[in-house]
Amino acid sequence: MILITGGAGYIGRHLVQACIDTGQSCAVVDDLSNGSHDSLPQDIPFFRACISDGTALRGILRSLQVKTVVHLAARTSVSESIEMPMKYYDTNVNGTRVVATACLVEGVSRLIYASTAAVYGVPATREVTEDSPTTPVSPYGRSKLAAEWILSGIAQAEQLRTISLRFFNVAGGQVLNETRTGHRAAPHLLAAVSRVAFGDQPYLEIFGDDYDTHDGTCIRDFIHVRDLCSAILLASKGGADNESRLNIGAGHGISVREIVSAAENQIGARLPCLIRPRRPGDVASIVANAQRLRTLGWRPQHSSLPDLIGLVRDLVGERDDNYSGQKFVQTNIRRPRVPFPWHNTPDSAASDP
Ligand SMILES: NC(=O)c1ccc[n+]([C@@H]2O[C@H](COP(=O)([O-])OP(=O)(O)OC[C@H]3O[C@@H](n4cnc5c(N)ncnc54)[C@H](O)[C@@H]3O)[C@@H](O)[C@H]2O)c1
Ligand SMILES: O=c1ccn([C@@H]2O[C@H](COP(=O)(O)OP(=O)(O)O[C@H]3O[C@H](CO)[C@@H](O)[C@H](O)[C@H]3O)[C@@H](O)[C@H]2O)c(=O)[nH]1
Repeated sequence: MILITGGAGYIGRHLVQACIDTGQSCAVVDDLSNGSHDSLPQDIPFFRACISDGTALRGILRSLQVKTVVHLAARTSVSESIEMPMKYYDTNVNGTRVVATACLVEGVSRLIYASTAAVYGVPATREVTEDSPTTPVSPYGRSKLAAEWILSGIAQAEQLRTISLRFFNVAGGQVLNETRTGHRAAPHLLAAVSRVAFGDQPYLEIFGDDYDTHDGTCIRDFIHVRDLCSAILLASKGGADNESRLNIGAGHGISVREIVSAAENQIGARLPCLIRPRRPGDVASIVANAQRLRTLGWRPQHSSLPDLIGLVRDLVGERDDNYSGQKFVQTNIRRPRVPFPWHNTPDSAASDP
């Protein structure tokens, strides 16, 4: 039995599905601060609790005889962490300490921790390996790194095996009708691109086009959530027990502009875009060296640019079939105030269209 903390969130609900698909039993604990119980199958044991409540956690671990915990619950936004750092240190550092303590007391064998590429900060090399320096530039990245340190310290001293999986930019499988289902609109790039494609958002804000990259926009390593889940399941079955930290990325960098252009090509229409100032906490470029994960037999199956962008196209198609009949192109015609994506002037970018 695997207990998934934060299992009602974006990655969590995909991981629950991956468990079901592979015959792995699982249960979820989540305080629903950013998740939805409705997105989980009814027969999955669900406990509404905060990870900082050690007594509740211990009771759940004991009653289900849990041997593996996948710890996803966290505050997850780089930009929000700059505005509210304590929220991040409370949940991500103290919450992880409480989860680890409960695991130790209840005899859990393996704790798999959802860490992040944000622990590396501004990389000194094009690709980062697990041994690259960790100099996070946001409270989010620092909080996730501090939690890694707690877990590696425990692993050296106690019976609990811990591994930090450093997820790069997870994409795909977003909730379509976020407002109807009560999901908070995800801030992630691919989610925002999908919203603009559906007409749920009038235009895409591109945060900075003056970075030192080939086209001026940020570069990220996007990994499809299904590929991510297969890596988590590999670790949950002991396939990464000799590692203490692992990069989980596809291993290729894609810029914001390349994502937008590929989405436009797929959909056959322009995405309205506005260039905004750089977003605090963003780094210009970060790409995984995922060689260690590959040597364990993992390969990304769904994380190529066409696959990632195909999602936007497929979702638009799904939306056309199931919802109010709005078509992407019609949506564009109804919102003509930002006619051409890349050519907005500094003046036009200063105010909303
Ligand atoms: N999405 C990404 O691109 C990405 C990349 C790197 C790392 N990660 C990490 O993966 C994990 C999951 O991310 P996500 O994108 O699914 O985020 P999410 O916000 O969709 O999911 C997090 C879940 O944790 C729950 N939660 C938050 N605080 C809690 C608390 N105190 N007690 C119990 N539950 C709580 C929320 O309700 C939510 O359901 C996080 O640890 C995040 O740092 C995500
Ligand atoms: O509407 C948007 C959204 C994003 N971006 C840009 O797209 C890139 C990616 O941003 P986003 O999708 O928000 O992801 P990150 O800020 O890179 O952070 C994600 O990826 C990290 C790992 O790299 C995780 O730790 C975080 O939890 C997760 O939010 C950045 O350059 C953003 O400035 C835009 O230009 N417009």
